[in-house]
Amino acid sequence: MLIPSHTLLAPDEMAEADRRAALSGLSSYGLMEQAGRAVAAEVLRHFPVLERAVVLCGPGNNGGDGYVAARVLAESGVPVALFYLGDPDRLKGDAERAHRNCKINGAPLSAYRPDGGKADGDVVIDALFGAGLARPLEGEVKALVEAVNEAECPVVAVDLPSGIDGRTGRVMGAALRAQHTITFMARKPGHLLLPGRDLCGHVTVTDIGIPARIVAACAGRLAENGPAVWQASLPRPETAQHKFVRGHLMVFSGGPSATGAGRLSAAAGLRTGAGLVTIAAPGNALSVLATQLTAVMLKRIDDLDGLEGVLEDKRLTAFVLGPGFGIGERARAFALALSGRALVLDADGISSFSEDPQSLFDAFRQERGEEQGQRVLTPHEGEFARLFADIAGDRSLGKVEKARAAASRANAVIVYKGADTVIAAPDGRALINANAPPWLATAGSGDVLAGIIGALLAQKMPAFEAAAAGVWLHGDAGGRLGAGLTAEDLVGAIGPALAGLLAG
Ligand SMILES: NC(=O)C1=CN([C@@H]2O[C@H](COP(=O)(O)OP(=O)(O)OC[C@H]3O[C@@H](n4cnc5c(N)ncnc54)[C@H](OP(=O)(O)O)[C@@H]3O)[C@@H](O)[C@H]2O)[C@@H](O)CC1
Ligand SMILES: Nc1ncnc2c1ncn2[C@@H]1O[C@H](COP(=O)(O)OP(=O)(O)O)[C@@H](O)[C@H]1O
Ligand SMILES: [K+]
Repeated sequence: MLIPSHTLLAPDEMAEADRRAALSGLSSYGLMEQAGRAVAAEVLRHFPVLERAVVLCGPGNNGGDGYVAARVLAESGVPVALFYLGDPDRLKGDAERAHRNCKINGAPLSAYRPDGGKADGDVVIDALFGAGLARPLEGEVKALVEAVNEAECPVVAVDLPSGIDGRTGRVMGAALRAQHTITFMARKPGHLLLPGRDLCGHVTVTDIGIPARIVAACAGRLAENGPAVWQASLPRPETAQHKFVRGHLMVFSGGPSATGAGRLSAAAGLRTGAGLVTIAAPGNALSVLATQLTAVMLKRIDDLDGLEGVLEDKRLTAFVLGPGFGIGERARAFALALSGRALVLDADGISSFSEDPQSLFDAFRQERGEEQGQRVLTPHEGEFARLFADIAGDRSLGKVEKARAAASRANAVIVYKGADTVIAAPDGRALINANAPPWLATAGSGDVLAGIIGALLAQKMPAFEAAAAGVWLHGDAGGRLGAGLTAEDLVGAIGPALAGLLAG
């Protein structure tokens, strides 16, 4: 059995895996030896001719890994300087044994003056804190971390750069900026969530011998977003299908001066394989839209009565409401009328409920309609705070926990957007997305995402999988374009991104 590469283990889950490995008869010191050796090998791989390895050892098992790495590096002829935090004679358990086996004379951390920024400078091995970081760095450790960052020494971090919270990816007081991070068995959420991801540099996962079945049993309901999670439910065009089988997506447009966002969503929906896409617009926007649309159809809907008439048509299989729509009573009424159908609620559709989010959640809670439960909310950070002010402001929660709490409260799938978008379902499943290039931060990019997810919903993909696949496709399309991409280009790159997926 292999550990799937999208597996993520929170620090407490990793500790549980460690505990179960020991119960199954594996030597925990043996795991530490494997970890330390792997660190030394990684250092030599990246810096084969290093002048001096500086190993910084903390007071726990992360420090233990550091003592093993220091010993192995010295045995292979590398000059090693070792600095420790706290009194090494007070180390316990495996770390005490690793220290005892390491014959290098160290010095207190305060004695270290980083020597960086040049070819023959220090390579720092950061074994201060890993999974056991319990509070913000302060005092001499904080000062040292800042000095190492300032000196621009290359840093190889053991498990996590010290100062990064493995659960949330947050910086606790200060954190080292690593070039390489080597972690064990599986990555932790902090390797993917920001700012942790940026401070880890290149991450390598090493198997130190904990059986895969133990890792799988300890892993929770969080993973990295990727095709392995949802490929099985991705709609695949079949030879005998006609367009009506591929779903009918309706996208709501704003008024005459706000049709662009809806058009982007609709175009993205068509590219993502919805058989039919219709833009619904108020009468005064029809002439503007008519000059712009070809394959996308157009339907006049002015008010709630008009919408309710259209909703009689059950061949409409999904809806996108929000991009360019305008904030206010009309948006609220439309969203509530659509709450029993497969719906992507984005942008203005979300912001319209900032005064009374509970009215939206109550509507979502009423189980009705064929597409019940197929609701996706796609807030960016500002919109998230408008709907879930208390959750957004809770400093004890990381982005994953926030998205989960919001999904459970709203009874909808939440796509909490950003460079580290988190997708969460009301039942606790969650994914962190990491394939999005920074070029996606461009006007209209969110509208394209809403259309992609809408089209997947229209093709009957379940909401969580549709949201996750949509976010991934959006990122992949962006990655294919690179610098200078616009939302229009993004629509054009959906085809190649989908083709890549369907071929895989
Ligand atoms: N699990 C596994 O399978 C394997 C795990 N392995 C390794 O073990 C690591 C986890 O070890 P760990 O649990 O001992 O925690 P670790 O990161 O060393 O930190 C705890 C120490 O730091 C201290 N401390 C905390 N915050 C502080 C602060 N801000 N400022 C100052 N001090 C602070 C804290 O002190 P205390 O809170 O008790 O006062 C305690 O002494 C893991 O990352 C991996 O490298 C491998 O060996 C292979 C197998
Ligand atoms: N720095 C970034 N790196 C990667 N993706 C990003 C970044 N910033 C934003 N995105 C993504 O781009 C999209 C922007 O959506 P949104 O904020 O709604 O923008 P707009 O309203 O302009 O369409 C989201 O999918 C978001 O996850
Ligand atoms: K570390």
